[in-house]
Amino acid sequence: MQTHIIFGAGLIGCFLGGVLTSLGQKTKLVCRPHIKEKLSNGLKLTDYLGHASETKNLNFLDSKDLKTNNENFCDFLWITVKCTGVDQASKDIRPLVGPDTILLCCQNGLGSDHIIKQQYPNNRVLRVMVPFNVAEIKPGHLHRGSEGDLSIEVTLETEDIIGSLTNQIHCNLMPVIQTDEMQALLWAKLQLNLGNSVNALANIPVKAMLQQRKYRLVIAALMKELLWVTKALHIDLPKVTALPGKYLPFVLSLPNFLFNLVANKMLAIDPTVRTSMWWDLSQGKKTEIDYLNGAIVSAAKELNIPCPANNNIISFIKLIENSGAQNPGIPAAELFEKIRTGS
Ligand SMILES: NC(=O)C1=CN([C@@H]2O[C@H](COP(=O)(O)OP(=O)(O)OC[C@H]3O[C@@H](n4cnc5c(N)ncnc54)[C@H](OP(=O)(O)O)[C@@H]3O)[C@@H](O)[C@H]2O)C=CC1
Ligand SMILES: CC(C)(CO)C(=O)C(=O)O
Repeated sequence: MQTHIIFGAGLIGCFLGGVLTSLGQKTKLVCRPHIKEKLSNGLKLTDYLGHASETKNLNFLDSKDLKTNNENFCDFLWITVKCTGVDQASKDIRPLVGPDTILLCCQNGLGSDHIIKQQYPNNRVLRVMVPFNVAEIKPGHLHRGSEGDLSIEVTLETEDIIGSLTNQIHCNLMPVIQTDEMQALLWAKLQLNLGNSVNALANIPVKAMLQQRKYRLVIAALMKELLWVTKALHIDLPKVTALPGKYLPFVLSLPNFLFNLVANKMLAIDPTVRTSMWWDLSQGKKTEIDYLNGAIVSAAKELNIPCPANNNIISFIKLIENSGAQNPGIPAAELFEKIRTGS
């Protein structure tokens, strides 16, 4: 049987590890010691559609105990650290990577997989797009709070192996598909992640944030800039939400009563969902802003496209990251003015 190692036992890593283990896949999770302790009684997984599973027999590898022999070579190495942790992870995974290991990069945003490709030029490195939100309801209980299929990149030479992997791990709790259009798909996902920085600054759940027009106007401004860039790059954005991405800025800008009518699918998310950047900021960690909004700004620079809204929100997030202060929770009107004027 093929073997899986999940490197980075956080929200996505533990959810994935729990699903694979519950499906009977040979799976080990590389984790920090405190995570092993937290999950010593097993892991409960649920989702917004009512699916559930309970796993008692998780296998852990302590991140401090990785050995430099080949006993831990695996077939699939899922890298589930944040973009900001990929550089360190690329060194730490060395003992796990054999000549045939396929490395699966599960990060949001653009560009973090380059680090892995550089370090492992002879391995197959594929990207994975995670569309759904995972939150910790309580220690040992993770919840998938929104829709979407986990999408695994496929190339001509990995068609058979990824086809078979997809069939083996697709399930109700974690629907899985494969795609040969990963670059466009990551840009489409990035468009959704433009809500992350706003959510982190608003310091409220995503649903409550979307109910305030001024927050939506900020997200719309960020999205318009992404759409200018993808248009200039001739990228056709695949549809990852009920509405095509190009209409999202318009819909987000509608007055509340119209937005509530048109965007009922967008609002049909778990009221507790917060974005991964909110978790980072609330825990005083560096965010993934450089790989999200930063990826738009650097592509735009090459194309001579101005991106004031993205530039302004990046500066603002960095200011908070560097101040070490608690997340202040910026009211919608104030954030709108800051992003519009840059001050
Ligand atoms: N959470 C979500 O709902 C979603 C997240 N994503 C994306 O998925 C990726 C993973 O996010 P998420 O699961 O939320 O992140 P988390 O921070 O929850 O998980 C990452 C885990 O990896 C651990 N880790 C980092 N570096 C190492 C290392 N060198 N050795 C051992 N463990 C390590 C971290 O520990 P420590 O914190 O101690 O460093 C943490 O436990 C991100 O790119 C995110 O944007 C995509 C869709 C939704
Ligand atoms: C699923 C989504 C868009 C929101 O949770 C996300 O990717 C994140 O939180 O980073």
